[in-house]
Amino acid sequence: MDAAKDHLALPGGRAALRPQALPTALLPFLGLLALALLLPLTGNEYWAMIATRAAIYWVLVAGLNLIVGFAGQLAIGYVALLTLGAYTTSVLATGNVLPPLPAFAALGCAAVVGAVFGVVVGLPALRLRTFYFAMTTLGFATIVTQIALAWQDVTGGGIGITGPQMPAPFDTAWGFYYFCLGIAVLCTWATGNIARSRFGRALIAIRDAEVAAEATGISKPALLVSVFIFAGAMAAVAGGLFAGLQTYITPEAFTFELSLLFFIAILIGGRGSILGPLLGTILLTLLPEIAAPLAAWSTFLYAVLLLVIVLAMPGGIAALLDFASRRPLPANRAILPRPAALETLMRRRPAPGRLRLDNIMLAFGGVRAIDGVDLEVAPGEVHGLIGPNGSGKTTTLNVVSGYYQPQQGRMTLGDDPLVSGRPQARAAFGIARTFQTPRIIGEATVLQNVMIGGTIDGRATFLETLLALPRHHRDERHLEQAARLALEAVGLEMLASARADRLQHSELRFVEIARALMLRPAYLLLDEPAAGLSSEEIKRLGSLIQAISRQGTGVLLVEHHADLIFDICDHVTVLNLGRVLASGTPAEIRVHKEVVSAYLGA
Ligand SMILES: Nc1ncnc2c1ncn2[C@@H]1O[C@H](COP(=O)(O)OP(=O)(O)OP(=O)(O)O)[C@@H](O)[C@H]1O
Repeated sequence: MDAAKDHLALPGGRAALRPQALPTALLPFLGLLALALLLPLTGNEYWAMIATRAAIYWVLVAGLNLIVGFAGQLAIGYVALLTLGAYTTSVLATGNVLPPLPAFAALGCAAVVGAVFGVVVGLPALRLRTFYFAMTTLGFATIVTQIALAWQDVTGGGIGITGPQMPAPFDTAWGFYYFCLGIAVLCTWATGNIARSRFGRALIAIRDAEVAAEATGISKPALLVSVFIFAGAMAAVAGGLFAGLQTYITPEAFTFELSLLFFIAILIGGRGSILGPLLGTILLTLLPEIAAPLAAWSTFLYAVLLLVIVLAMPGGIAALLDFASRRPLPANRAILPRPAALETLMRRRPAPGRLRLDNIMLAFGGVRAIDGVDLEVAPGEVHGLIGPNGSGKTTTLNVVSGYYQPQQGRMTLGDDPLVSGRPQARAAFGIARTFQTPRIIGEATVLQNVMIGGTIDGRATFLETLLALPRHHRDERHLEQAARLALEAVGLEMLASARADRLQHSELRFVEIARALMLRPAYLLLDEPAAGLSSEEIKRLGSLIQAISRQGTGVLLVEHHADLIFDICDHVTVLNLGRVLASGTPAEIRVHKEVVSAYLGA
């Protein structure tokens, strides 16, 4: 019953009630699967081996893609986890240490070991900048290979060890191929579920707009650890399968070139895509076979390929296949907010009490950016924060939203103290914000950008999402409906499916407000939202801000457009050189002598 109601609520009325057609995005995957299923008809076991290798590589790349392509973390040395999985499976299956385990049990153990080491390898990403993290993954790859060489009793050292023997019917070339293909299909499905969920969008937000991600309550450590566990387990399973395919493994089988292959498959495939890296993996597995005489040049070929991609098609295969983004957008479009949608979207939150700053001081070196600021915003109030350039307005917003830690003073929301230095904890208090320069994910659609704002409202866990359990579908349905309402409220619903990097600057400002509204904020902090807007757009922005405040949301508005401030604010605080110069109603501030001489002018 609920699902039927949800369908009725979607724009499109009757059409939305028809049975859903197969999403076009699935067609290339089904085409590839059909080809893969038909491959045994060739009867050529050499091709069985190549296709099995491609499937195994994809099992690793599918997980790694979430780390590199989605989260933007440079994990170059992922061959380490392939090595670890290959040796764990082989050692357990041959019984070098314990009584021999069946191949499937050994693979399962490898997955657990891979999950643990996936986190160990990944942990530096939570602290180190990208290139240093890349170096640590490479270092880990070297360590694993050296241990495999040195620990002769267990791994066979340089002589090697036999890979696991698969039971019937997977003990033939084609049987093993189908087994690997099955796991590859499962991985594609599972990573696809993550990609189309709040977790996938949060990963891209961490990559492209980390500060905005924090402001919406996304916890980078928790999210990355979940992904490292999944990708590590998948890479180790790929390692076990790799050992099965090779039948015999030595440390030399796990080269740096292999690590490069995984990494470059994702880059040529395109960031934030699944189809692109899948095609990239197939291409790079086939390349040495097609160009066999060039096998010795493979590192060189990869480097050339990488250069060509970076220079000629930075979006990779995915961008080439993204036909929807090339369709023209309506030329004479206008932003027409419809505040009526706010009523449904904002369903009142419990009244949070006043937002208070008492005697806040923050200095950068010798510069006192704010110096003993007192400020109080009431629920439902539009509070203007104005002052000359460098007077401390943005610093005040950054203190309220948790980015800066004041050296002195106290902040409270109602009776709760607001602890500094944890910006991702502000969303749970219902504090949302926009930025002086819009922090938007250009490669995602407008709708996805807005849905990111509601990430903390989702209830499904990472595992539930991976397996597409019902709570995941419920989350997605609710988030999409809320995001469409938020877009309608700010007047951008017609651009929902457009890529955000195709929008005009003024539209991006409204997208940021829509994203902030997804939190149904108790307090909304707006940093110069009218900058770059036409006078007509500023009027519409003003009405929108007032409509938001009528829902009970307190708005702290930093702005240089004095007309907007005096038109819509209930209260105005003026900063000068980091101190409060004046505070009062717009009428009082307009005629305040010091304010006029320091800021407003004659
Ligand atoms: N991260 C920082 N490091 C050092 N100094 C800073 C930093 N952020 C702000 N400041 C300094 O603090 C003071 C207040 O800056 P802030 O950006 O808060 O002013 P503002 O009122 O928002 O200015 P504008 O209207 O130009 O945005 C300025 O002197 C600025 O140079």
